[in-house]
Amino acid sequence: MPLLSVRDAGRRIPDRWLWRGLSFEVDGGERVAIAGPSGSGKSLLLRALIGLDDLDEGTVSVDERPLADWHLPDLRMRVRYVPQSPAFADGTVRDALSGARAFAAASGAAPEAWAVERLGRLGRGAGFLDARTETLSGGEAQIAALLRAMQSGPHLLLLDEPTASLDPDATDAVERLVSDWLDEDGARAAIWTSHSEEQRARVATRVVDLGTAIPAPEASGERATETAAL
Ligand SMILES: Nc1ncnc2c1ncn2[C@@H]1O[C@H](COP(=O)(O)OP(=O)(O)OP(=O)(O)O)[C@@H](O)[C@H]1O
Repeated sequence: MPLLSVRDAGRRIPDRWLWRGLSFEVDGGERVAIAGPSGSGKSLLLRALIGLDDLDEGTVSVDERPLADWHLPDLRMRVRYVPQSPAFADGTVRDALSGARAFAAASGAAPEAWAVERLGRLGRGAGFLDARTETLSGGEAQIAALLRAMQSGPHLLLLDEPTASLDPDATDAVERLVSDWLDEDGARAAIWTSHSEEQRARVATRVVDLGTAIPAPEASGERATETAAL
């Protein structure tokens, strides 16, 4: 059973369709990238995959169950979205991670030591947990949001340009962290958006390309393409 199924999905904005006829599946163990130029609707697609944004056509199912049939907290435990510019409630990074743990208590999410160990791999000390979230740089906020998402115990991570604000070393560390997270459990999968073809080749074995899926305003025949293995 696929973890995620997208069938004949279409999304339009007032003046045009961004993409139509988009269909793909993601199984446990898969690493998928979403490609496409700025404004092609990569973020809107990721948001639609977890019901934060609507489709104009088509369906998204998780575990073969349409999103509309999911109890939202259960869906959030199964699939987590890490936005490009994450937001946090007031408090410290520790508070943000504790919230994720409380949210996912039923899944037996990991204790603080888990976060400290991962922070070490990202070149950060335990002191990072004491930082106020409103003082984080863009890259630090992405790190905190990634850990928060991982810690809530999902099977599918939706990563929206998760290294966009990070330097090359930190980018490398985040790529390895996600890869290790996937290796730890073959049922897990990740979908990345990235503008970098090199990064897509590093982090994914399959690419869904929205760049070829921007129809003329009233056209309906064009289709998003999925490239085969990289
Ligand atoms: N709620 C909305 N209503 C109308 N238009 C929207 C809405 N949200 C986004 N858009 C538009 O939809 C298009 C796709 O936006 P999106 O952020 O998904 O693109 P993207 O491919 O992720 O871009 P980037 O690579 O720059 O992050 C853009 O033209 C954006 O202005």
